[in-house]
Amino acid sequence: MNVAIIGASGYTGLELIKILINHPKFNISYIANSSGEMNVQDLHPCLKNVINIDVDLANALEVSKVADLAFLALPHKTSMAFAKELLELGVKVVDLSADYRLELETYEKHYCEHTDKEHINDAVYGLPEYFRDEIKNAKLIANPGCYPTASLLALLPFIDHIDTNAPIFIDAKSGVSGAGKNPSETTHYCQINDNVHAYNPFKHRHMPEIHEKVRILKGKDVSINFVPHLLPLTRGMLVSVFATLKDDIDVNEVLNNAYKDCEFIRIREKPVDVKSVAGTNFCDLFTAKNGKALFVSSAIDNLLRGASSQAVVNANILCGYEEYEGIPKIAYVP
Ligand SMILES: NC(=O)C1=CN([C@@H]2O[C@H](COP(=O)(O)OP(=O)(O)OC[C@H]3O[C@@H](n4cnc5c(N)ncnc54)[C@H](OP(=O)(O)O)[C@@H]3O)[C@@H](O)[C@H]2O)C=CC1
Ligand SMILES: CC(=O)N[C@@H](CCC(=O)OP(=O)(O)O)C(=O)O
Repeated sequence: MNVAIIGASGYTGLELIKILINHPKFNISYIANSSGEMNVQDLHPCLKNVINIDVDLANALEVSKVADLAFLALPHKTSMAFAKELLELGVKVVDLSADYRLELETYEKHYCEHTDKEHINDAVYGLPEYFRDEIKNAKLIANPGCYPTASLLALLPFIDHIDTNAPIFIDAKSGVSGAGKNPSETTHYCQINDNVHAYNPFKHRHMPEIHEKVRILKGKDVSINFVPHLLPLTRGMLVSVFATLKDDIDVNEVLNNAYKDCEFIRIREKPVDVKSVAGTNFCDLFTAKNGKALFVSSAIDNLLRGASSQAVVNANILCGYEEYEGIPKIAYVP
């Protein structure tokens, strides 16, 4: 199947190219950014002698002539303009931005006015472990945020066992590539190197995303207290969930039962780390309890399981291919 990548000059766009080059069923027929008129090897010198394809100025009509499915690795707001046009032209869309992840009211409260309201209800939230059946029949996938991916995979199995009158805390830490390729004051080397800090405590836009998906999947309106941090790492994400259990349960049994048939979840016996998942689509999970205090830890690669490899898994499911086809499993260790 011919596929397009729009936003190919960004960090997640590059990861999409790297995965799709080796994919047995998908063929990259179109790649684009906001300027075009160059070769992909000029855009990403690391791809010299690997792939030779022109980069176009993004144009939905041109995409529809050469591809059946498009990956949008674009900023929020820009994405919905392209998605709307592509869907009207009959092209299936896997969107890596937040534009179709949330219910309209929640989206407009935390982002901006939505300019493609007619397609919001067609979007399926692309967390395969929880929405696999819906993804199979979708034409528009809203790929989850990186923090919500790691947080939901850790939290959801325990929701029915958690005392929801007590606060749930999520302490999340991300590598700097999570902020995309454009540098800013917070991502400047001197600010990041040898340093660690929280940002947007209890105010980050991923907090409502986690809250909404827990409500939709588990029917519970729980209070999520989410605090992200930046780490001096290029890629990687570590999430720690702290909550209070209602009963004295076997926490490992809960986790193992929740994910027993899941190819890309690994339940570990020791606390998880980001290096063991770097370069892969795995989410590694670890849990422990102290009386009624619950700790669940998850590790993902923010650029892969948090974005591009999860997007390709979603495309695999949507196209009827095996979930694991072309998906990286070997971590960058050491
Ligand atoms: N980085 C991460 O870990 C994660 C990112 N995401 C989401 O994925 C999306 C992409 O993120 P990321 O790769 O980090 O972002 P980057 O900032 O690294 O890349 C953005 C890309 O969008 C392109 N672009 C911007 N405006 C336009 C336009 N008008 N027309 C065509 N192309 C345009 C840019 O092209 P140009 O070079 O020409 O400006 C660039 O290729 C975002 O929505 C982000 O929130 C989701 C989960 C994790
Ligand atoms: C480290 C860092 O800055 N991370 C980004 C989130 C990563 C991401 O891109 O998520 P979305 O897809 O929802 O935009 C942030 O905190 O906004």
